[in-house]
Amino acid sequence: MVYNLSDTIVAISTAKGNGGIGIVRLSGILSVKIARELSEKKTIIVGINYASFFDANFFLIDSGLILFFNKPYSFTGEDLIEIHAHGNDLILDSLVFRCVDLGARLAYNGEFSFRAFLNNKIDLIQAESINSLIKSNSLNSNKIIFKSLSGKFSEFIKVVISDLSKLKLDLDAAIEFPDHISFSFNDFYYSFLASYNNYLSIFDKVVSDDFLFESLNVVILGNVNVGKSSLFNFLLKTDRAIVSNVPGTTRDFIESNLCLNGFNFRLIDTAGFNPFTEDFIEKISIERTLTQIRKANILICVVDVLHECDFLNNFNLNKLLLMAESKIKLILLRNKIDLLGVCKNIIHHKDYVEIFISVKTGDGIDLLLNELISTFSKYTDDIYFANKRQLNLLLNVKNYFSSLIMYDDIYKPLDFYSENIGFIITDLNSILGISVSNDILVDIFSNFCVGK
Ligand SMILES: Nc1nc2c(c(=O)[nH]1)N(C=O)[C@@H](CNc1ccc(C(=O)N[C@@H](CCC(=O)O)C(=O)O)cc1)CN2
Ligand SMILES: Nc1nc2c(ncn2[C@@H]2O[C@H](COP(=O)(O)OP(=O)(O)OP(=O)(O)O)[C@@H](O)[C@H]2O)c(=O)[nH]1
Ligand SMILES: [Mg+2]
Repeated sequence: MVYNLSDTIVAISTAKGNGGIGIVRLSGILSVKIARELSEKKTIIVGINYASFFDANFFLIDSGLILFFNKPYSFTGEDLIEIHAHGNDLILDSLVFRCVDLGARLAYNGEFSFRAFLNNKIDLIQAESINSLIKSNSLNSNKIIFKSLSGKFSEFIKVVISDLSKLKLDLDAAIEFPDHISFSFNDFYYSFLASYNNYLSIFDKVVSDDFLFESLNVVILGNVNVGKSSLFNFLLKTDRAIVSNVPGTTRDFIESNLCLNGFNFRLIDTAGFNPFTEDFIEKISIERTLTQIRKANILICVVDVLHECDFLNNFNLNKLLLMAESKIKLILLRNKIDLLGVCKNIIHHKDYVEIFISVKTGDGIDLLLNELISTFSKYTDDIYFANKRQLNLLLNVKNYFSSLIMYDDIYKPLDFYSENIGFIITDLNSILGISVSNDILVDIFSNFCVGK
């Protein structure tokens, strides 16, 4: 792919489909001229212009707003025009067609951000975080992404680069002119350690952005007729799953997304267990339920307070924990307390949480919701997301640091320090996009949306 950066580019920047408004963006030297010809206006002022938009045959395409951001005070750092029309694909396509007619070319994916990056409006961390923000599906993740988008994460990295660059300068001078420069190895090493500790304080807060887009799997299981599907429907506020007093109503698992306080869960209702069954279909259902259990992050085991012995006999809790084979949260839900007349309650045990509720009356549901949300509590605001590219580089840096720290003998040749500090600086710069090859940059930006 060839990016000719002197071209004026055009793209639809809003999502496809019908919407209140739709935006076409132009960036580059011809933007204003194209906007003038498209609107038949003599002048386009910096800021907001009200205009009509015409095609080559003077046919009215639409009317709306033209926003002009003059170079270098724009998102891309170039002359930038936004055409705000009505949100209709036919209108937006016609506008793009007309802009191409007037000299623009279609933008590649992410080319607006690429230009912003090349014009030093944003660094690579910020550019990548715009992409994460667009793809994010939780408000809590957004809060964390904003720290990268605002440049706060980049700032930390820049401080480490700057400290190490100074150290390397002193070091290189001492290597080159050993007789002329007074150099204290102890002072150097002290500063180097301080830099390492500063780096670790950021590194320890970095979390893979894998989990950003993921939701926790919550599997609801238990014997037949205990109220699993009733709970599923109650949490989703729909009648998605069939509920009846016939044991074995749910034969296959049903899943749906659930968002609580900005956290995402994948809720899975399963077929009830009846381990003594000879019914062929029921046996298949059990197999399917077992597969779901293995994927669970949270297991809600529902028992009917009137018949709880059945469940505890069939499936003891330890067996469930073993089956899941990973760190999962286990919730023992004692349902139908309305039938016994007992109060809602929560008991925290060592390996599981026990909650007394009634799905029928809604009593105790709040306890369950809080318990689900609290699973996320270890993901505080005090973290940073890093994508695979950034994580690999951050790990490299940590390894270079430790190769200089871990040796028994800290009095290694000065070149060894200089060389490795050089590697660290290179990789930290790469995280910000400094001295990254064009091929790699194109690869990164081509994963962005068109119009971004
Ligand atoms: N209409 C519109 N809304 C949008 C965007 C956009 O490009 N257009 N954005 C696109 O992502 C986001 C906002 N980000 C933006 C970042 C910088 C500039 C900008 O013009 N910066 C100039 C001027 C700053 C100033 O006047 O203070 C600059 O940095 O020089 C615009 C939008 C979200 N909303
Ligand atoms: N009294 C009372 N009845 C409930 C409660 N929760 C569910 N039920 C009833 O229990 C019966 C079974 O509910 P379901 O939600 O279909 O149970 P299930 O666990 O999905 O059953 P299977 O799909 O057969 O495994 C229905 O008649 C529900 O109305 C509750 O808290 N109290
Ligand atoms: Mg059911």
